[in-house]
Amino acid sequence: MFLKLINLTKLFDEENGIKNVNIDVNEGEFVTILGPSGCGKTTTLNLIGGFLKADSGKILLEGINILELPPEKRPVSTVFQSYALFPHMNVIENVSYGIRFYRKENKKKALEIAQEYIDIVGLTGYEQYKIGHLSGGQQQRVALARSMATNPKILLLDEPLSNLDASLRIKMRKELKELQKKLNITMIFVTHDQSEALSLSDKIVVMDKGKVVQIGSPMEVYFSPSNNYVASFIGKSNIVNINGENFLVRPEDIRMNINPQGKYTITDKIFMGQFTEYIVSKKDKYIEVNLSGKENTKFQIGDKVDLEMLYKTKIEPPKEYSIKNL
Ligand SMILES: Nc1ncnc2c1ncn2[C@@H]1O[C@H](COP(=O)(O)OP(=O)(O)OP(=O)(O)O)[C@@H](O)[C@H]1O
Repeated sequence: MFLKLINLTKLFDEENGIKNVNIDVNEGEFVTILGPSGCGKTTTLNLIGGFLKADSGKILLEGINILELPPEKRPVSTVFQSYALFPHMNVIENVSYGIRFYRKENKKKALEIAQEYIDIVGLTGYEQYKIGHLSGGQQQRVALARSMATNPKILLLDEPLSNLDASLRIKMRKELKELQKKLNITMIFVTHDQSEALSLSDKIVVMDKGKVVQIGSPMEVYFSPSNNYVASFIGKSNIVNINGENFLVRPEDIRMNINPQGKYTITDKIFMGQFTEYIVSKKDKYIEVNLSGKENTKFQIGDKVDLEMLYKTKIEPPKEYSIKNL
């Protein structure tokens, strides 16, 4: 295994921190740590980067425990949410700084390497620009180039897209994935944004209250969540009771047909653009159905319908859920 976190523990007090975190990362893999605010994502990343000292556990990189190494001695680079660029330096100075510092290259060679990475991230022509004269997306690219140019074995990214507006976020998401594949860099990415995690990752680590609750591919965590917490945190979920057993059914995995004798009634309809959200009720129980496409906007509040569950997976319901029991 390329990187192995073994029983990694760091507690700030009785409740806060991370406890017995075990994560395996393959070389070239894009791993996302996903979870709500305060679940321990940044703590995990900072332990890998060496910015925090662990209470116990191991971090094995290619079999060697790096836990005692200071940050600058670890073959790891971090892209922070704030980018942490040097505002008084221009683009090429920012990118070449790390090459001189970490790779101990002379100025000429460092500038050559920096130019390569500036080209890779699509900033050719901006070499002499001061950081303050760049847009958020361009600053993000400089931060990426600066980190990648130090040639780390692992790139750590702490919510690097969160300061960008929605459309730029999606563009940078695609660019990041392309760069990762092109350069075959192992990346560990932290986010609380499920769509970012689903679209970027080879593997998602879902955390809750300082613990890992599931590790799997995006499809595994989405379609086969290990517990109710994961089901409710990623995507929308209906918990339905069929013959005494509880199942998770995603709102988009339901087909709906009009049937005047149908057992269910549409009680609410919200047009969301990409899909239409229907609330379909039977007595006091209800289920959410999301249907995409213009054709599927035809259903009206009051219509009697039949429902067909296209995909369901067995699950224990979270305590706070009322079982819809259709
Ligand atoms: N230096 C610290 N001292 C005390 N408590 C801390 C410290 N750093 C983090 N914590 C607490 O530990 C818990 C985990 O924090 P962490 O920053 O890892 O969460 P996170 O999942 O990255 O959250 P966010 O998405 O908000 O950044 C939180 O409850 C946080 O308040």
